[in-house]
Amino acid sequence: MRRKQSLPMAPTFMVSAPGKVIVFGEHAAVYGKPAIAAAISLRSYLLVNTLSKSCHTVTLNMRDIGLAHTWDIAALPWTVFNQPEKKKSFHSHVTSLDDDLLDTIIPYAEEVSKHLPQQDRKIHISSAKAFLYLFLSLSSPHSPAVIYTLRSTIPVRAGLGSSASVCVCLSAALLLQIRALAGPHPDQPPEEAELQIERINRWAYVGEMCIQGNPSGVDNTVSAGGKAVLYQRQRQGAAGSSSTPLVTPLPRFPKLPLLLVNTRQGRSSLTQVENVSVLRRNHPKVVEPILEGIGEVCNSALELISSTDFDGGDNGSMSAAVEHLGTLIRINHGFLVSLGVSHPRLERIRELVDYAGIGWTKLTGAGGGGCAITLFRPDVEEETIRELEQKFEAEGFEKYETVLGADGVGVLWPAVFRNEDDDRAAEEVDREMFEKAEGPQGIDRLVGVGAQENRKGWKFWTRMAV
Ligand SMILES: Nc1ncnc2c1ncn2[C@@H]1O[C@H](COP(=O)(O)OP(=O)(O)OP(=O)(O)O)[C@@H](O)[C@H]1O
Ligand SMILES: C[C@@](O)(CCO)CC(=O)[O-]
Repeated sequence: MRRKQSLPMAPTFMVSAPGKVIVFGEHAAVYGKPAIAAAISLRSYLLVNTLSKSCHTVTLNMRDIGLAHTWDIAALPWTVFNQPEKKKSFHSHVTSLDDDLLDTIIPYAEEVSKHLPQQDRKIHISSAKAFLYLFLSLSSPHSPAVIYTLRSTIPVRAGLGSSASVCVCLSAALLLQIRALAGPHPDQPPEEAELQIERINRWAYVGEMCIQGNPSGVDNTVSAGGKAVLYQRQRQGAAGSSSTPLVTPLPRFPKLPLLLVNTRQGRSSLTQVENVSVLRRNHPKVVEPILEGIGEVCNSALELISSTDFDGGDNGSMSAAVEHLGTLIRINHGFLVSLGVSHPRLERIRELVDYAGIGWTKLTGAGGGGCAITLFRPDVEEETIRELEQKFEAEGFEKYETVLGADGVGVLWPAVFRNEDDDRAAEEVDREMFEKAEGPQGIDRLVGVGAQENRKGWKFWTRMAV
């Protein structure tokens, strides 16, 4: 006779975090220049199933990339992570990875997906590394057995912040499990919500360092807090410690028609950032002014956004402002081309838009493939846009419908949906259904934030407006 399965100890819950679009300032952001970025409606979702006390394993199930691995919790290198001089608390501010800790987890991360070719395994190993570093930092050998199941509607390695949204989800879930977060709830004071976002963001940055090497922190910051922000990494402090980045929410960020097109040319952000670093080292006098120039583009855009009413201004001034913003997009792309981070497929997107004469295009994210954004002129006919989209489709590009300025990290606790008019009709998120949901539409339909108007339950921490 089969044994009855034990009941879960804690309620199943889910967290979610958005991807992002960098509107101005990628790459230069790594060197302390300002960047403007906005959260998008594509998101990652992490389901957390706690198992009974008789289980002693932790499972990482990242279905979109085909990673599924289970570790025995007791066999993980807790003694190294828990040494007094290494041990971090959940409120520590970790700004660099500890080489000893990294070396310790590498063999455990390398246990995953041994059957796969090296290139595919690399992606799995980097996700496993981020997970293990966070799990060993924030949990304990006595943590309950858990299955973490991740699904995402964000294309991987396309410049839309997929890694950051995964890291924000992992950080939020682990902090919730150790009860290190308050809320989110609707009447939470903004200062308290900000503190929770920052706590999640700091640990997400640790995960990002495992995947990206030397990230500026802009991606995880936008993913954690949502909406649109101006982000600036601060210079290293005297003792080598980096100070807290400047993060300014941009509530006036205009809701302009932006087209997001994917080259479907995957690449690693880590490599792109390393390439720029080598270029800067070899040609400091040439590259430094380019990075400065990108920073100035961002400052100019900020000035424009702060002084223009894009939603309610008269037609003439609106048109001039869009033209100004478009020019800045074109200049920013030119700088990125000179840093060597474009790609022939990105140039093809720009070429098609330029030929049609209907807007301005730049790559977004780390480049080398990935996505481009296009801002359309205000007077462009729908028909012309449709024709352009058909050309994109014919040439194998992929277009995304997305909204800029989405919510940041959110929680569904417990992972149960209720219908607006009938509280009794509660529906628990089923792990198997979640795992098997077909593509982004299937994921959105099943658990999507705001995808079903009558579905309630998701709650978000909201950044303080300034
Ligand atoms: N759905 C996912 N499931 C598991 N791991 C993921 C997923 N999406 C991203 N990752 C992790 O993030 C890595 C991709 O990060 P990368 O920085 O190269 O791309 P990106 O975050 O999409 O782009 P960018 O940083 O330019 O915005 C993958 O190698 C993988 O480790
Ligand atoms: C290329 C980069 O500027 C943006 C990647 O989305 C890297 C970073 O800021 O960490």
